[in-house]
Amino acid sequence: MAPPTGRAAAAGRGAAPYDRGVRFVKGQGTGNDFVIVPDPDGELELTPRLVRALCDRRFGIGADGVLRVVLTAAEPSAAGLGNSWAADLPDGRRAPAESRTARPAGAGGARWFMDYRNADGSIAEMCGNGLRVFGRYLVDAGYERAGLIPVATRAGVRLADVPNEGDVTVEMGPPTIGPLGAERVSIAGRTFEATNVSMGNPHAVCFADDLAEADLNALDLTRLPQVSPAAYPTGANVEIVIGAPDAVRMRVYERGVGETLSCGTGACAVAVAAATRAGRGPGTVIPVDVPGGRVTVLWDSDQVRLRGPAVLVSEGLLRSDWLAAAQAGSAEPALAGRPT
Ligand SMILES: N[C@@H](CCC[C@H](N)C(=O)O)C(=O)O
Repeated sequence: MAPPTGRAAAAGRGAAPYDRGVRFVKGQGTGNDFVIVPDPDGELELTPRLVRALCDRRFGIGADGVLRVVLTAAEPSAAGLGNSWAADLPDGRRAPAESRTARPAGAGGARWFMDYRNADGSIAEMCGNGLRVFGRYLVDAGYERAGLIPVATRAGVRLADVPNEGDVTVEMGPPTIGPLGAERVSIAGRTFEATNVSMGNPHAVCFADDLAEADLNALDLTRLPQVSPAAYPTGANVEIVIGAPDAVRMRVYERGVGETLSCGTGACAVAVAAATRAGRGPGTVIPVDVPGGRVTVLWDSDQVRLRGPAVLVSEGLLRSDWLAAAQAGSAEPALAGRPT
């Protein structure tokens, strides 16, 4: 897969908008799927409206989220994330001195920023499945060699361990776990006890000990679960879990998306909550079954790591006329009138 160059791939901000179209790649990790938009030089204006149009499964490409691939040096919003910028851009230009900051201990400098967006156009701090797919894209597109790749995210710099082929392992940061079962979540008329876990983004982990697997499968997750606004001022990803730490199974309703086949941060939140509940701590390996397959969570003393598949499915060109319609809000007639 040849790396598309920024200006050849997308006309720049202020130029005739997208007059040559925009390259995209479609990828998935355990069925959590993404439109990957390579934008190394930060030229693409990725509005919430464009994100919604891209993620629309009938009027667009269809995905749970968008991953914009941008150099940290070219992305103003990556400032202050604790990166050390790579000093060089691919064409040899130097990043501005003011954007180079202290190197975080052990993390290394991140050349790339993962600009993750939920399907509804909202911004989230972190996406675990997305980070694996992002790492796979960097290697397969020839932007990075296989091995350890630091990636800047809104939750901080994370190392992705990307082999030439096969599963990808990503750092997910340290978890923050609230008191077990201290929250309440309402799902389709039922109330569940939940544990508040942050993996950089917020999770309400509900252990449903009284549910059999068939009951879990039958649970109606078509409507937004209700969480406490005090505990979750920006909303929450909600996981419903059965099983013990050695065999955990979950479904998830993702903030900004709806039910998905998998959530990497959610699997990590579930794993650390399940281990804590069973009296275990760091040093635990927890396989987590999601509707889209299985991921493995490795909880070390200072870090949670997530291992699982990351697959690039297809690539193509978003047409300039479709992009113009998407930016104008007329690419999704069924959604016309939604706020931009
Ligand atoms: N699917 C992701 C999580 C994406 C962000 C989430 N919806 C949020 O708003 O926090 C994952 O794999 O972690």
